[in-house]
Amino acid sequence: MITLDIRHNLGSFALDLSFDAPRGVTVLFGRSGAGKTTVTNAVAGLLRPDSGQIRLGERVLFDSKTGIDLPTHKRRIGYIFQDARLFPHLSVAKNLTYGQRFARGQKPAASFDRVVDLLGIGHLLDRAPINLSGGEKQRVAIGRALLSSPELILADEPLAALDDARKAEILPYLERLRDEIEIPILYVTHSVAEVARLATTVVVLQNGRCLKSGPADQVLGDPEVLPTGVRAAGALIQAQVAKHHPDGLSELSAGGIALFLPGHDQPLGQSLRLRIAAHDVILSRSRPEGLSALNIIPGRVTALHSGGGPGMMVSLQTAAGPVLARITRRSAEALGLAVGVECHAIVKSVSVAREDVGIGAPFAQTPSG
Ligand SMILES: Nc1ncnc2c1ncn2[C@@H]1O[C@H](COP(=O)(O)OP(=O)(O)OP(=O)(O)O)[C@@H](O)[C@H]1O
Repeated sequence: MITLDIRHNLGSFALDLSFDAPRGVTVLFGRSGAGKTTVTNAVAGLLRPDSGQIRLGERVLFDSKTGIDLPTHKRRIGYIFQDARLFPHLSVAKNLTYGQRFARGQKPAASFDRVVDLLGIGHLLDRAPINLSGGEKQRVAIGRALLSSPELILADEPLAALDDARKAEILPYLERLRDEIEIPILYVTHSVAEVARLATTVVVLQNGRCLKSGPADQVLGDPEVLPTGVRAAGALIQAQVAKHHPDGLSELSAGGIALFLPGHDQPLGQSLRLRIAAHDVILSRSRPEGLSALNIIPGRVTALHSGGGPGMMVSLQTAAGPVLARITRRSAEALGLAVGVECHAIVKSVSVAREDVGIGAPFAQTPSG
């Protein structure tokens, strides 16, 4: 677990932030200029905060009161950057073992074979980096970081330089890393899709401060804090694969509610997290009949958020979890929506895109920060 509580003044910008990053992926999420890089630089030891403390488990990396400020190479952090930064003259195997040089006798969280298996790079070991695709390079870079026996992985927009197909290739490996390796990951991104797939905990930064932090489903379900704005708003739902139907649909169970999606290859019982975009949700006061949409989720309105425009966001609590719907103010008035009103959220099966469905351990249960 990383515990951070720092203040730092950069002239017109001031950072004043505290959060805990427990096991899993903690995403630092915020607009450009919110302070993400400043935070990661402080964690990495590249920036000395004016005051505060940064701890990794029981180890103090920085403490302004006692004057502790461990140099970067003693912090035991594995880095994953946008570009893989592999050594071009070394094979994949040698790039991987290069990370072990920094382990300094520490027992690695995962063996060489385990890391190779986890990242699916066994067939690449003898290749030179120049003969790898962008996605393969990034998998090797992740392996190298893991094999340096880090106590924390710092991933700074690791997918930002990849096209959508390569991102889709890497995301399942990052999910495995999150669920199978006991190293906390501090992950910086602008992408709501990556947050939805990977985050256990989300820390939303705005102007150097924490606007909200907590379990991914709670933070993504709060339209007031999303730095990406209402267009990208959506709720995270946790479900288990219940059945694969012969017509190509997969049936999921989310808190006892049946949801149908285009077929998934995940085994029965597998935990999935799916993002339902707010603009894909239709609301109805009564349970609709004779409708083509297969997913009808009963719930109760918990909040109505309107900005200056014709649209508004409706938050619902349902047995499947929080659901967000983006509808017009006119529709909300016509439906008589108010806090406490019961209504049904309707979601077309095909509107939940493949990349919006990830595998996932249960979200962190206790809010942090
Ligand atoms: N050395 C510096 N001196 C003065 N201001 C700085 C310095 N470094 C960063 N800043 C300012 O601090 C703010 C936060 O910058 P930071 O790079 O941490 O943001 P970010 O969230 O990482 O942005 P991006 O997503 O674009 O990388 C910005 O307004 C930036 O201009």
